[in-house]
Parts: sequence; C-alpha cells; structure tokens
Amino acid sequence: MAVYTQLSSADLEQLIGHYDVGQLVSAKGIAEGVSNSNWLIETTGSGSGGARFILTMYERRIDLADLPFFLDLLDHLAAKGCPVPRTIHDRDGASFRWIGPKAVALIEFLPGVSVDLPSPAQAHAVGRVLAQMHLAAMDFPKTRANALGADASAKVLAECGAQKLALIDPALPATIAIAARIAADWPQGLPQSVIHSDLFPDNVLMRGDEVSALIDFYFACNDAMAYDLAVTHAAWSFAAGGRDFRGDVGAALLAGYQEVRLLEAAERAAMPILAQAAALRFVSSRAQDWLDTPADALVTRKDPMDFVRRLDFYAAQGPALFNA
Ligand SMILES: Nc1ncnc2c1ncn2[C@@H]1O[C@H](COP(=O)(O)OP(=O)(O)OP(=O)(O)O)[C@@H](O)[C@H]1O
Ligand SMILES: N[C@@H](CCO)C(=O)O
Repeated sequence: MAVYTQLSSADLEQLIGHYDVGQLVSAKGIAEGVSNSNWLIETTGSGSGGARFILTMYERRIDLADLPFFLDLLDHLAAKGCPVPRTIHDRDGASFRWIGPKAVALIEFLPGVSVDLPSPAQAHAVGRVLAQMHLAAMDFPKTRANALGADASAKVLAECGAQKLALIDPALPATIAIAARIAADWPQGLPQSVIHSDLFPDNVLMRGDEVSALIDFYFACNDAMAYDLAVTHAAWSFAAGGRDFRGDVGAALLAGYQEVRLLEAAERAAMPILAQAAALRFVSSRAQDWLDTPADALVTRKDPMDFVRRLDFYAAQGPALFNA
C-alpha cells in the first residue's frame, strides 16, 4: 500500500510537462513504502538524461518546510559522487511542485534491489558509502535538528506510559527508565554531519555487493556521525526479529565505514550507548505507531520488541563489540 492519492493520466501529463524529461509513457504505482505515494514514471527521455523516474507525493509524516533540506541534500550528495538519486528540477528550477495541496518531487530512478538478509560483503559496502556520505555532507549549508534523538525517544516512551506499553508487551515499560537514563548520559561533543538516521536495508538499493543507491532521506538531520553508524549497525546486524546477532555482518559494516572515515577514540567509546539509543529510537517510534494504528489497519505494524531485543543485546556488550 503506497499509493494514497489517485492521479489521472491528465494530472500526470500536465505535471511531467513542467519538466525537461520528454513525454509521459507510463506511470505505475509502487507497492513498497508506507509514508508517501510513489510511482515509477517512464518518459520518452530528453535533456535531463534517463527516462525512468520516481515520482513521490508527500502524504504525511514530513513537515513540508523541510522539503528543501531533503531534496537539496540529495543534489549536494549526488554532485559529490555519492550514490543517491538526484532531484529533477522543473523548467523554473524548482525541486518540488504542488498538485493541489500536495507537494510532489520527481527523482532520478536508480537501479538495484534491497536485500533482506545482507551478507558481510554487502554490509561492508554500506559502511563505506555511509562514511562517504557523512564526509560529503559536512559542507551542506542547510541544517535540520534531529526530532527523534535520545530526548525525544525518552519523551515518547514516557508519554505512551507503562500501562499502555504493557499492553503491547510486558517487557516494554522497563524501557521508559532506560531511555531517560540514556538521554541524561548522552555523550556531548561527538563529530557531526548530516546523518541519514534510518539506513535500514530497505533504504539501500544494491546490485550484487555494490551499493547503487541510498534512498529515503526523510529523517536526515544534523547529529553525531557515530550515532548514524550505530543506527545502521542496529538495522543491519540482526536477523529473526533481533534474536540473532550477526557478528560478521556488524564487523564488516564497521570495517567498511572505517576504511573511509576512522572513528575517533571518543566515538568508539560512545558506541555502546549510541547503539542502545539507536535501538530505543525504533522501540519508541514503533510503540507509538503500534498504539496509534488499529490492529485491523491495512498497514502492517512494526514490532517494537524487535528493537527491545537489540537494546538488551547492546546493554550486555562492552565496547569490544565495536572494535572492528
Ligand atoms: N530513486 C529511486 N530509484 C529506484 N527506486 C526507488 C527510488 N526511490 C524509491 N524507490 C522505490 O520505491 C520504494 C518506496 O520508496 P520509499 O521507501 O522511499 O517509500 P516511502 O513510503 O517514502 O518510505 P517508507 O515507507 O520507508 O517510510 C522503494 O522500496 C524502492 O523500491
Ligand atoms: N525504519 C523504521 C521505520 C521508519 O522510522 C523502522 O523499521 O521502525
């Protein structure tokens, strides 16, 4: 389910007419994704090169005031050689347009598929590209605060409350105090850049062992680079709902990252707490979504317990886990 708004062929033809991409040939709704409506657009091609594009209509979650940050970031990173899709600008130079009250952007299509169970070689490649992205984003002029940092996770869990959390799983209420402690102990002064913040395997397109695209930058913000590495570690290094830690995948991710950007001593020392904070970020957003989404809704709810298991795993580890 990822086409929330129906667009007629006349709507689409009119929209595509504003871009230097040739004539509209076809538009197919894309099933993956839950936040936005996405279409694969084919055109006859022209000045902008390529004839396949992703059309995204921003439906919810995103504050539209942040769109220039997200879309300019793609252009900034692509210009520096990072594998991210460029934004196609219309003939007036705008990176997004409006169809009625909804904002839409036309984005370069990049080939590749997301992997379900990444291999160490694939995790290594993702680590390298993540570090490349952090370095390339350092001089990106726009800024955006992290709305889902450790403080926010603690607040969300506290607001859900022990009683409601226990309805999801009896182990969840304990995360309220853990999140508060981690927010209070948050390491200050770690080196920052723009971070992706949500680099799960479904947000990476791969061709074999090579990364062809990082996508879905709609949580990108300024924060500690090591925190982004911790998020990616939590997202990539586990199988079976967080039950199985895949040490070879985690180690390959850290090694790939550090081939491009070596972690500073303070970052390495902070990794255990950053990894717990990363796990809590997804415990809190998943718990909140779980409570807000009726059990019979069309959208499948993501289980917060997948990340409570990761949280417990990281809490039981010392810094040695992150010495790639
Ligand atoms: N630039 C691109 N090139 C090729 N395919 C893409 C591109 N951007 C998105 N896709 C495809 O569209 C699908 C949906 O995109 P995406 O994950 O960004 O959806 P979303 O609803 O915005 O995000 P989410 O559900 O993760 O919050 C992806 O799984 C991918 O298959
Ligand atoms: N990647 C997130 C969803 C977006 O925040 C999750 O798996 O919970």
